[in-house]
Amino acid sequence: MSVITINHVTKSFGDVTVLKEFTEEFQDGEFITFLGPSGCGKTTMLRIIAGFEKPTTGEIRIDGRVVSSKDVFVPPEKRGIGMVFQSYAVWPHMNVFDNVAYPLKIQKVPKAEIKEKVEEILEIVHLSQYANRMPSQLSGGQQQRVALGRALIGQPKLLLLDEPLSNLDAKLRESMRFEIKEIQRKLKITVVYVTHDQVEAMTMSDRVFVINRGVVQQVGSPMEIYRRPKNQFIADFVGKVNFIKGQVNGSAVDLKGIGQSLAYEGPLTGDVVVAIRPENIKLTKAEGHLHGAIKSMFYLGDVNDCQIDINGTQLRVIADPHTYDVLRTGEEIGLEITDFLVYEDDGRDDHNQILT
Ligand SMILES: Nc1ncnc2c1ncn2[C@@H]1O[C@H](COP(=O)(O)OP(=O)(O)OP(=O)(O)O)[C@@H](O)[C@H]1O
Repeated sequence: MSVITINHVTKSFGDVTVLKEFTEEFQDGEFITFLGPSGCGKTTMLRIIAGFEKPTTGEIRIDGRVVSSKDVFVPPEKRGIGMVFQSYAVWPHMNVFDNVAYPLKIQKVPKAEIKEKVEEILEIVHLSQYANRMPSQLSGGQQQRVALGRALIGQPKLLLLDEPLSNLDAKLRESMRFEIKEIQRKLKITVVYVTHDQVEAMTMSDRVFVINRGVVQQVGSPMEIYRRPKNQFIADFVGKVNFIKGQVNGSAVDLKGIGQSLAYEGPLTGDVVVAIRPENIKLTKAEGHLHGAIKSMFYLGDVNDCQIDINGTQLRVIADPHTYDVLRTGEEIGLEITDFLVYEDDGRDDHNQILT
């Protein structure tokens, strides 16, 4: 079992605080993802859990044992963790078998036992037939599986993964996502995964921690994060979204510049921002709906990705791919908004630009 307890962890480099008051407990066997833009502090948090970095203040426990605090510091190799980084970090002069066996060799585990364990792990990471290959004879995905095998060989209770798929091409990334998830289920280990890729976070995680500027913005299941993002930053960072300025009038919110009101029962009043996911706008030829002109359409195979112009306001709409066959650019089309969220207007128009 492996329960990770993080108590009030703050990390500063000089005057710059890159993590603020991180407090959380990860349960045994959970798949946790830290998701956020470059520089938000997610790698720093992972390195603190691993023991490559000391927190400025706060405490880390693994299975109840303090591994990092004001007075205690347990080095990474004594924390029972496996770790995989973005760069494959496999030894180029060792074949696959020796790369995976390396941690056991330095622990002086008997040869027969090493052989048995390595064979077992190679089976799990689907590399059994590559045991004698050198890393230069492997694809990027295979090399990353060697790194994964080496991280798993010591039977860690906790696996830490820092953007392990970002050097792989799109197709390989997709299949590796399933493989990592499968391995985690099979071995029942706790995983903490760092990524800036929302699809990775959505497909693998039990809980996603959305981090921005060193602060956890929201914690939830992928579905909660996607459907009920707590603020505009999250709505924008996780998935695609149209933001439209609005004003609450009684039990409706008026979309400014668009001439449409939506029924609204929420707590906000006055100026607001309405967030609408592109898949929550339906294109319709029926009468009585909001109208706009099709500015552009992109046929992407599984969807028709459209821009609709309504009196100078552009809305992105993700429509059924078959609509591409029957609609024409420039044509007038009806729009039906099926779901939306309302946020306080914080006066910012650059939510997808927030970096550090
Ligand atoms: N050793 C260090 N000394 C000074 N500043 C650092 C150090 N390590 C990280 N930082 C700073 O801390 C902030 C958070 O870095 P961190 O690597 O945790 O971000 P990240 O979210 O993982 O980003 P990325 O995805 O780009 O790796 C950044 O502004 C970074 O420049």
